[in-house]
Amino acid sequence: MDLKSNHTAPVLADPAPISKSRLVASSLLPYSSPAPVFSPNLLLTVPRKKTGILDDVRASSWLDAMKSSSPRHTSTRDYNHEIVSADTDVAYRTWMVLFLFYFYPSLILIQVNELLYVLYSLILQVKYPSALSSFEQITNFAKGKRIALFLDYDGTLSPIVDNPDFAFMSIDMRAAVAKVAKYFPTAIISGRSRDKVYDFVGLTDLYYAGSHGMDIMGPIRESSNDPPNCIRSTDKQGKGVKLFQPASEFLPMIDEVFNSLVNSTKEIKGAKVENNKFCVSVHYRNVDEKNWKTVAQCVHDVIRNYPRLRLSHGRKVLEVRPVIDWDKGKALIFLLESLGLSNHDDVLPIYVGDDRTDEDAFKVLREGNLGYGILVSSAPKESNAFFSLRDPQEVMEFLKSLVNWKKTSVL
Ligand SMILES: O=P(O)(O)OC[C@H]1O[C@H](O[C@H]2O[C@H](CO)[C@@H](O)[C@H](O)[C@H]2O)[C@H](O)[C@@H](O)[C@@H]1O
Repeated sequence: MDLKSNHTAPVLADPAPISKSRLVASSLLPYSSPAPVFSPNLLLTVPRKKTGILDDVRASSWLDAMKSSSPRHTSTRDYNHEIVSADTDVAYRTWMVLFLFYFYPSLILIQVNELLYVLYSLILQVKYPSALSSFEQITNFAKGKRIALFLDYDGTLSPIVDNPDFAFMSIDMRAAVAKVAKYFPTAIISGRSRDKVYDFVGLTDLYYAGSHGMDIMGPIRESSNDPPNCIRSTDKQGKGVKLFQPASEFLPMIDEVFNSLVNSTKEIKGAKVENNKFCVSVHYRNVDEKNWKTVAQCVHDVIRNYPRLRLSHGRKVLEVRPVIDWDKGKALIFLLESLGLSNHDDVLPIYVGDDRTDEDAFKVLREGNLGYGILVSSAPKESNAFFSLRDPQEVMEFLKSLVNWKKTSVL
């Protein structure tokens, strides 16, 4: 892949709504050459109206997005608690609902939400089959191929918790990631700063991309066709690495915005502003819902003065990031190239993630027929992924299964 060629028109907006027609998963993806997805000129020159901070966007429409990305508690199930417990068993729940309806028809009304949840879960399973139950299908397709693994952090390797500073991964998960990385090239691509996600994961045999892919530390490959602003550096162990920070010129601006946001949200109980180096996260998970509008207003008031910054929505978090043509999908392609794994028919990239920003990577894999996206979710979502896993526990099982398959398979 020619990293220097300019094949794509710079387009930047929050991910486009996903067309339902694209949600029909093909049984197996044929591998074809990836379409080049990034241009050397990452800075977008799109007018302010197209940058994500649309002139007509007011805090109220942000509020809608904040609510839609954070479903309310509506019935016996705590929708507000995004990680639905692992014991949710669709068949069992369906049976329970039918049983209750049969004997207690009056329960129909109060059980409607429950029934909807069951239906949605079934739809989720149909649209994005479990990567565990489809494991054989995945490994059949992977036979004779080199798997490259890309893992999101929050909500994928660690459970979602109230305090972002305490989003630790379990010892078992760390062991599973360490093991899988022995058999397959593995990278973490996170919205966190690279240093922070490295501290959480604490493993050296991986590659790390922080700030939603805007801070990549990857392997050096002599023959690679790197963008000009890609530099040589050393990692914490003193090993030579390649460092790519396409938004480096935004550092002072991000620091300034971080300080302004800390200041403007300091009176909002529960609000937390996190500096992720090339982006800033404003968390409202612990803010009373009646004050979400105030959070949105504060963020809006600060970033309206920065036309080169835009906003995206995550899991009860507003993410402020530079307007550049770079995202987790581009980071994935960059890492494949750095690993010498791009443009090869015998490579199968697998990306596991739970968040909207992971959709950029799922999309790159789906549209380029490159590999599999696996959505981590137990609640219904529109996605460009092919498969799903319900929670980090299932992610761990999947990683362990990959290791066992690799150990036992005769290739
Ligand atoms: O790309 P990721 O690794 O998934 O990072 C995305 C954001 O994750 C973190 O926030 C989320 O997880 C927190 C801890 O569980 C949770 O409290 C928060 O509500 C979630 O939005 C992280 O703190 C952000 O900086 C990342 O951008």
